[in-house]
Amino acid sequence: MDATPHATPTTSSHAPPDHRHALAFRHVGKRFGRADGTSLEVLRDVSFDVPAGSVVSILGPSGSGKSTLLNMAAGLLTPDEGRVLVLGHETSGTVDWSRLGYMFQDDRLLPWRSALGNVALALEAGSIGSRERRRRAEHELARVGLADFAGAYPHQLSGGMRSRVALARSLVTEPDILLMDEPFSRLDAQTRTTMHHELLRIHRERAMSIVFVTHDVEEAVILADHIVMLSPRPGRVHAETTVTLPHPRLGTPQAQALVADLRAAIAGLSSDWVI
Ligand SMILES: Nc1ncnc2c1ncn2[C@@H]1O[C@H](COP(=O)(O)OP(=O)(O)OP(=O)(O)O)[C@@H](O)[C@H]1O
Repeated sequence: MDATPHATPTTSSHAPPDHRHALAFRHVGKRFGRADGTSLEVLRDVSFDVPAGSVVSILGPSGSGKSTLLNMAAGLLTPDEGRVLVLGHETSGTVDWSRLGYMFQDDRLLPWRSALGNVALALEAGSIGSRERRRRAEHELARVGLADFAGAYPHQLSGGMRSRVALARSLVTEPDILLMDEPFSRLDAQTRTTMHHELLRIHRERAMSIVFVTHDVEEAVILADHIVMLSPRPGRVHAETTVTLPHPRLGTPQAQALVADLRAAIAGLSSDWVI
């Protein structure tokens, strides 16, 4: 599918699970029951890996099961067929869920809590004392550039700032794997670009794997080391592409060529996929 020297299309991985993989999906299938008694097949025979330390983008049209895959990785849903492994462990067995962070499409900030209070919230389930929670939350807010807004409430923050608070909240537990479900889709283009830079900077600073769900081809190319493209429902792995272009990629001819290649690959795949 690809004409550039910086992208390598590969086939779905069927190799045995490996501990070097942050996540491994093996022949995953999922159906949801419907009110009329029938069921909706959402995912079929999906296999791919998220190598440790990588940024993997799951790209697919609406309804192709992208969020369902993330929810399986987070242990919120179980596959009907196949297996999902987190850091080498079956999600049906013993997984240390504190090693995962999740950032959603909406920021889900509590309006009655300050930025600091929202970030510290992520630590409240553990045994960390309140002073240490505060220290870590302050540190995390500073790392996303919001040291001066710790006391501000969500309604006092811009969309981009709220997004940074949500990012800090998902990072304050120092996860090994960060699951991101279209986290910047509600931001304006400029703020979105800023958040892409921020995310890549944070990724460079930490030994962390990121799974980034999007239906935006350009966003996938800007961020990902590896792109898993799903077909329309039931989602199957339509293609995988490894991206080795240096960062920053936005606007570079090589990135534009890869975006064009991927758009060509999905043309005709789905009429409701806005590319
Ligand atoms: N808990 C559920 N019960 C019933 N159906 C569900 C459930 N969760 C998801 N679905 C359905 O499964 C399909 C896939 O949903 P999912 O959210 O995983 O897709 P997606 O690719 O993330 O879509 P989008 O890009 O629109 O967010 C959709 O048709 C959705 O309505």
